[in-house]
Amino acid sequence: MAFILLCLGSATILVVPLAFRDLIDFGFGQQTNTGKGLLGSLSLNGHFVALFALAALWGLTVSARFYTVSWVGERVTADLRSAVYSRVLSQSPEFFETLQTGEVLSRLTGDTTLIQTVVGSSVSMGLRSLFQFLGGMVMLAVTSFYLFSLNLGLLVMVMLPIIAVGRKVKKLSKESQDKIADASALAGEILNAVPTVQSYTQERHEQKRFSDRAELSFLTAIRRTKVRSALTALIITAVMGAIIFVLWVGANEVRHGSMSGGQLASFVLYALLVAGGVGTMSEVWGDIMRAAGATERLLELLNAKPSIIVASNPELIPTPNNVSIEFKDVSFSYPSRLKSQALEHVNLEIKSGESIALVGPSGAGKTTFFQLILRFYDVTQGSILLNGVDLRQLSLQDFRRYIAIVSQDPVIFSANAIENIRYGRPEASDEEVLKAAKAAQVDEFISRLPNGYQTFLGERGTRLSGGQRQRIAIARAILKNAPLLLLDEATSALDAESELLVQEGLNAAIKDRTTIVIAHRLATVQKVDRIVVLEQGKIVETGTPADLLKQSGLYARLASLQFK
Ligand SMILES: Nc1ncnc2c1ncn2[C@@H]1O[C@H](COP(=O)(O)OP(=O)(O)OP(=O)(O)O)[C@@H](O)[C@H]1O
Repeated sequence: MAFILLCLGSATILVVPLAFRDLIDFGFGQQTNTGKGLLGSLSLNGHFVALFALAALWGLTVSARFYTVSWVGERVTADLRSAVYSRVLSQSPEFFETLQTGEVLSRLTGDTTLIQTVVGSSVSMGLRSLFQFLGGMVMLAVTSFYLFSLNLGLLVMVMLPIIAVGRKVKKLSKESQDKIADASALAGEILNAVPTVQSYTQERHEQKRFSDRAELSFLTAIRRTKVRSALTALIITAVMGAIIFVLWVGANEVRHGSMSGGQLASFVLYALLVAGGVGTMSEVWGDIMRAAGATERLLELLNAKPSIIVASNPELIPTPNNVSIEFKDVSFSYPSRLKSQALEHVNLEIKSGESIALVGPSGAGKTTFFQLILRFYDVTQGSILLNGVDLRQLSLQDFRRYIAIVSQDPVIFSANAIENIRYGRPEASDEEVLKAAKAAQVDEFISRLPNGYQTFLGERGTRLSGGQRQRIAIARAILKNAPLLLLDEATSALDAESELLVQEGLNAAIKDRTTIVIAHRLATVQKVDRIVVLEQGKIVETGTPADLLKQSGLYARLASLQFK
């Protein structure tokens, strides 16, 4: 529809010079009432009415075109944003190790807006100008072929530099968007850490780092603008020069009687249309090149391949109500640190319903264990089996539904308490949510919040204490009611008394389900079936707490430090 309206509008504007020619030559010139011209023998008033009708038609088509084209622009941007966002959401944690969230945000907002400008206005302006240019050229040729050929030669000379400069603008534009994204990435990180910045009184330093980056993006933008403004000067002078030259030749033709005044007038109008067309096209060309730079950056995100490759024909999980896990000779190195192994030849079988504790020094590879069970990363060697099936043969969505995790650093969303807990199972009823909250001892502090469960917890749960955040995360995991429960130092931020109470709540959840607990405080894991001791990525001991004490190895050493 936009395209049809565009053609209609352009056709209307191309008729205007003809109407002018007739107005001059037949409306009040020497050939009045000879019946010639486009509209025959119209009176002078009739000619003006015809002109006005053209203007009104033009206005209508322009407004309708503006609407349709803007619609397309907005649609494209919204779709593009969603597509890029959903692509980013499906990336594994490895992707976010290198790309900062601020940068993704900058691409989602800044780059898509640039594309919106182009699709929603520049392209239509460009097409309109192209039509105006082509139509104008044809009409120029019809009006006076001699003057037209003179003009054509001059125009070709103008077009060449425009194309060359356009390329340069594209390159500079990508650079400038990159610089803006750099600044956003920095701001994104720092705004999340304002209290740390302030406590180390680094405000000035951070301010300078940001303004340096902003300055750099300014300088790149100015370099791009310089190139574009030079281009504008070149075009205006060249195009106007060409028109004045042709006008001069034409005026001499009229004086010698080989052309009528009306013809010259329409010729000049067409020449102006053509010139205007060229001018706009050059600007649009610059915009398109800018957007091409932005598109390249968005495509990088859209084409990002997830490092976790999902089986095309995933197997179904056998007996999903009980989950057993088996590590078979698993070795693993983080992609960013291929030289050191985070886990080395790990063999471990965790039976359905069994509770296991992972203990060991900091950096031993305990959290890595969880990351691999969730398949955030693929093992480098060996395999992990869930109910006897290799994780790589299962659908990610499918098996992650059977895992509930409380991570070391629990995430609270900017919503109220009840919604935060419900995140574990969105379809859960209010009663179920409250039951989980009670088990995790959330109840105890929620009642003291101003609006109870409806209290807004602030972005990232800034309005809660560390221990309160942990309890919300535990309630969320309990609510999920998954057959495999992973607890990564889930109660580390609690005082002894609350920890005991939360442990009781957890014990109910742990009963009947497979559980793996990571804990530094050995007192919290005395009730598990088996303790697995990790040291530098290797399993060094396994057994019941009592067995391990007898072995006088790493566990016994840690225990004597903690208990005596
Ligand atoms: N994303 C990552 N990229 C590269 N190396 C990593 C990454 N995450 C962790 N590591 C490294 O892997 C090793 C094991 O880390 P892991 O987080 O599993 O330790 P942990 O036993 O859970 O320690 P803690 O008790 O301190 O939480 C560490 O040496 C750590 O530096």
